Amino acid sequence: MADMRLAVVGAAGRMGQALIRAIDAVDGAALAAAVERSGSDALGRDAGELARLGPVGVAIGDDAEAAFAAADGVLDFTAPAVSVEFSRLAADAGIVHVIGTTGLDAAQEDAIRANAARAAIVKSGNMSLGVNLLSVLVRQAAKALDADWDIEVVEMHHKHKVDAPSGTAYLLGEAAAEGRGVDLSDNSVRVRDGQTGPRPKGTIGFATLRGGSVVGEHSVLLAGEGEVVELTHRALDRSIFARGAVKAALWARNRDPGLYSMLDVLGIS
Ligand SMILES: NC(=O)C1=CN([C@@H]2O[C@H](COP(=O)(O)OP(=O)(O)OC[C@H]3O[C@@H](n4cnc5c(N)ncnc54)[C@H](OP(=O)(O)O)[C@@H]3O)[C@@H](O)[C@H]2O)C=CC1
Ligand SMILES: O=C(O)C1=N[C@H](C(=O)O)C[C@H](O)C1
Repeated sequence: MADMRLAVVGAAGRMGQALIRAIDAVDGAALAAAVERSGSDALGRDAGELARLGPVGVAIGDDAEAAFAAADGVLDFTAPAVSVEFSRLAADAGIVHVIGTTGLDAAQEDAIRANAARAAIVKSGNMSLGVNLLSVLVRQAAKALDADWDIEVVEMHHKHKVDAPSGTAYLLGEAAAEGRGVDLSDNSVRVRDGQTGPRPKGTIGFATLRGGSVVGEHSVLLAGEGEVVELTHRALDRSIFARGAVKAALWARNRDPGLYSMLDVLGIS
């Protein structure tokens, strides 16, 4: 089979550059186009040079429709409203859309779900193997322990991150809620400040740290009487997310339309 032609949107971003390097390193994938927003300083630059690979002969442009017409799939780590618009364009073009963008609100999630009726979309708050394995372990631990065990999700990211809690923190919170058989939205505490009162039993708490260049660290703490179980993942390099995204695109090629997760891609449950 011919290489899968992939377009990278947000090509000049932290993840965009990691995606360009990952496509170069993976057999069966080829960079077809690289897209940035209109007005970006990166327009016209060679995508490989920007990603510190050396020239690859693909110039960064701002015409997403033309890029999608020349691609079999798009890798998208940009911003919530941008990913919603790209999911419409990718569905119009009938190509695979891999979405790593986090921080979407409920209406934006619904819009993407609607577009998944027309094309295969793989979406996850974290594309790494390690975090997806962690989510399975968290679900198991939450299932095994009763609501006397308090569950807290703690995350730390670099100072440039614009959304909180992280997409991964939600993914892990959802896994804990599923294991416990409750709905996360009715049972989460996302912020604490001032006279909070005692911790409400059965809730899943979130705590956010931001600083420096931390790629991404997540811990789920299950705190019982006299003991704490702690499950942790540390991302040491963005290549783990980029490799996962390329793997997701290759997996989704020729799949029926639908909204898929990284657990589907990795075949772990
Ligand atoms: N699911 C996962 O595994 C992971 C998810 N993420 C998520 O990915 C997203 C991006 O993260 P990161 O790479 O660090 O962020 P960056 O800000 O470094 O990159 C985002 C890029 O998208 C560009 N962009 C903005 N608007 C458009 C547009 N209309 N068309 C094309 N490009 C556009 C930005 O350009 P400009 O700066 O000029 O606005 C920027 O270059 C975040 O939501 C983050 O949480 C990150 C890592 C892993
Ligand atoms: O913004 C980031 O950098 C990351 N975002 C994702 C998230 O919100 O969980 C994944 C990863 O932790 C890095």
